[in-house]
Amino acid sequence: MTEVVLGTAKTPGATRILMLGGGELGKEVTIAAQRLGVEVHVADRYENSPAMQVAHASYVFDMTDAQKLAEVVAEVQPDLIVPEVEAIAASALKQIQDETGITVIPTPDAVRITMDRQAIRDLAANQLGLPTSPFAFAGSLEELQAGAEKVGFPCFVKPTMSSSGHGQSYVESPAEVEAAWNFASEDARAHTGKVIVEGKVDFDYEITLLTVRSRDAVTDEIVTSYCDPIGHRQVSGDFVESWQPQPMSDTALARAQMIAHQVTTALGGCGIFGVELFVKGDDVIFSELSPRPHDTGMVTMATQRYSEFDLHARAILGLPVDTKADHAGACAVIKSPSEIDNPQFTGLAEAMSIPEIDVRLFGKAEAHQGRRLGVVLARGTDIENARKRATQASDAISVISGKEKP
Ligand SMILES: Nc1ncnc2c1ncn2[C@@H]1O[C@H](COP(=O)(O)OP(=O)(O)OP(=O)(O)O)[C@@H](O)[C@H]1O
Ligand SMILES: NCC(=O)N[C@@H]1O[C@H](COP(=O)([O-])[O-])[C@@H](O)[C@H]1O
Ligand SMILES: [Mg+2]
Repeated sequence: MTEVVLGTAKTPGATRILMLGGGELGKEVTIAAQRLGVEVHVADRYENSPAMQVAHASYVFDMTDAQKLAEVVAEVQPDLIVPEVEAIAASALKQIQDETGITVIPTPDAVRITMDRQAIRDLAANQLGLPTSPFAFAGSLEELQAGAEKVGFPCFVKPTMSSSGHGQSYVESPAEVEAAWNFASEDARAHTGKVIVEGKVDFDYEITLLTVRSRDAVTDEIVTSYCDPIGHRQVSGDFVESWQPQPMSDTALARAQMIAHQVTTALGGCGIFGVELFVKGDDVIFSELSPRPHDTGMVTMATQRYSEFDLHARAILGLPVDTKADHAGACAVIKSPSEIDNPQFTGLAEAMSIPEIDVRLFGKAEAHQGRRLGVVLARGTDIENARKRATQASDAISVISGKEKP
């Protein structure tokens, strides 16, 4: 058995993490790691990002710039590099790991493959033979028109490097293809000049299956564990509500776990993965996955003894995990309704007077329309009851423009 040794932050023996991306998910990973005494350094594209507000140190730069990324790694000298967003110079991570010996979580290739819809489709559909939506890739409007005809209407057009619905369009007819092409290039998280077009999957419900690869304390082998499935509802490609556990047939759950096992085993490394799947009856279709905590998985802060953030922190540090859920729960988002200066939140007392409600306000200073600024977490007697409480509480909360302090 390999002994895991953790240091103390801010001392020469500290265990140090460099997180690439510092949004709401990174903020919770930072807190989880700090509870284990870890020193957390956070990088992002803008100052004062949510995770930076709780980190030991922060760095603001364009993380798609490979040279700058290597410089920051050299300055921080972390034990682990933990990507938190897609928009990073992923192709440089392998060289950084090879040259410095610093582990990239879960692996440099897993980060590169999962941030690029073309690479993950190639792995999942072509190499592993997993069921997916029909798809095509396009590097020009003409190619996209041909691709849309091939997969059929209605279809989804998405930038190859994106998340939270950025640059995603639902396209019902050939006349809408050009607008989708333009929107994908305007609103992508990072610009690749390429899009995926996917035929619409007719599903009963969709889930995130949080899947953890961690080191077993007894055998020292890497083992795979699963959280209970998380159901969610998406609007314009971004989640608005999630709940756990999503009821599923035994066959569908077994298939979901098998797909998650296949794809995460192929990617390798240690950490949590958010495997997104569509379910129709007993059939399960692979959509995509994150090699890190998932936004829909924030519900685990209400449902599990160890949230997805605790699980990620433990798994990346080489520690064992326990994925058991002990409550039914739900999560509902708090989004900015428009461009708002100095966001402030009202209705919190009303929200918190509902039983078993908790609120996370992320600390994003810039509030533009649709930006996720917080979530409500609810426990309930069952998922229906938890969803009702979460939605009621998030409806009670409003984002307003605050006055500047004199
Ligand atoms: N081919 C499809 N068929 C049916 N629905 C789809 C399809 N592709 C996407 N969707 C819907 O849009 C949502 C977002 O799509 P996707 O996960 O690919 O985007 P994303 O920008 O990576 O989102 P996130 O970062 O939040 O995971 C899906 O969860 C699903 O509800
Ligand atoms: N679906 C991926 C996802 O939810 N990622 C989370 O959103 C942040 C970016 O938010 P922003 O766009 O508001 O800056 C990311 O840093 C991550 O925490
Ligand atoms: Mg998704």
